[in-house]
Amino acid sequence: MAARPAPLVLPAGGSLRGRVTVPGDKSISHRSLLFGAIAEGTTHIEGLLPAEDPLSTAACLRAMGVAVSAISAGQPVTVEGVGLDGLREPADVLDCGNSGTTMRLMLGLLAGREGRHFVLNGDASLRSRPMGRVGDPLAQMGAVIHGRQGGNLAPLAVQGQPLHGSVIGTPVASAQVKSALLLAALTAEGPTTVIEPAPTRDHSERMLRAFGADLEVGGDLGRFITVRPGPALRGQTVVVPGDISSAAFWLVAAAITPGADLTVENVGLNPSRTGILDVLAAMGARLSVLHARDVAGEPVGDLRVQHGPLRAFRIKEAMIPRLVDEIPVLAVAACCAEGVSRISGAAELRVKETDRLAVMARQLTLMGARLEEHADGLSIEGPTPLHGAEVDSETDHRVAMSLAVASLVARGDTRLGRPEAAAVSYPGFWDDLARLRH
Ligand SMILES: O=C(O)C1=C[C@@H](OP(=O)(O)O)[C@@H](O)[C@H](O)C1
Ligand SMILES: C=C(OP(=O)(O)O)C(=O)O
Repeated sequence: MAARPAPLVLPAGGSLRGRVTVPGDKSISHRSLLFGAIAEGTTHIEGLLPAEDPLSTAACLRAMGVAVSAISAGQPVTVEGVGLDGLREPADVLDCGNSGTTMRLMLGLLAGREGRHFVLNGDASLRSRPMGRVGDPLAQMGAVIHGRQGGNLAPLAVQGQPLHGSVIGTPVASAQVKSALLLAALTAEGPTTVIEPAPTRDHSERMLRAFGADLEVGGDLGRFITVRPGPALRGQTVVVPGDISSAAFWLVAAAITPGADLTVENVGLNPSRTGILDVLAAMGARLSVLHARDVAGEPVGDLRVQHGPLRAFRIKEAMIPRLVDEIPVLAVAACCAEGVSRISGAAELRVKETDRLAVMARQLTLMGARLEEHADGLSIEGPTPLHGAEVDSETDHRVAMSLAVASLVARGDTRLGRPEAAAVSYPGFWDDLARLRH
């Protein structure tokens, strides 16, 4: 058996200063590739995230005959659309890697491709994540999807079928489930209405509209979305803003590290994603939004954060969709805040790349954190001095980067196993960390 690579040593001490531009938003990157693929004409994407997850989406699309240009940092990407029904049956399994968004949105995209057969697979983490939340509502539209555990676990086989429109209440507040249904609805017979139990990120709705889909958003906080099939999508120019979920590591790092002063540039500030800013404000963090502007249908701004005293926070279920991926790094922030921070209604974190409640509890405890794990959240006591330890990402990108943030305030060096997981969403993270440390 190959020896595991040596852990990354994260030295204690120092502070953070300067400016950083985080890579493109992962959610918007996936969607720009997918919608570009089924549009007519060419889609030009600026700022696409050149990380493992969007690369998985691009590879799946190429395997179905879509020409996607090479993806590398700083280079615009073009997608030659094949039209709403132009995807070819792939000759091999579609590999979704570590990406839940890829697999769930692909299910919606492929379920209605009549007469074509698709098999979707992924890595060990993805093969353990629930897919029935997409497959069950799609079955209501006529989809046929088979897999382990009654179609809940990949590998999944999709036998393309004619789909019919339906009114569907999604079983969980999930933008991935919603987006899969909207994709399926584009080629279904008759209109489809998707009703969410709580509002989730709305990048699909914004982008589908821009591509020319017939889409109506209504109800309290935009929770009802109706798609009428018919109009062809038209290739667009998409400008992808920086990912607030990647910016979150710098925001927390600067808020907790003595002497820190960081500006994160060009961050997407879609209100369905900015829960982390509300929590940092409630903690009393020194945070300001600069140059707020609109870029290609999404709000964008620069964020400046300086170190200062922090208070404990409370996060309840209703807030979770607006900061679902930021909970691991907020758990680190809680260790540095005065009082007991409580996170509840967050059971969704148990079905991410890892069980993020259990993994963060386990790893932060190794660094001296005082916390309790609950079925649906965490209670974390602060301020608690953290100390360096031998920790592990457990293969989860957000855990890797959150532990790196914790190492900044730890006494003594931290040794992090499997740091390479960061490349799933933020390939330049370790270089940016080295550059910003002083
Ligand atoms: O739609 C998306 O792009 C995403 C939605 C969220 O997942 P859920 O839909 O499972 O909440 C989020 O955690 C994930 O990182 C990306
Ligand atoms: C949960 C995440 O992504 P996905 O579901 O696409 O794997 C994430 O990026 O934190």
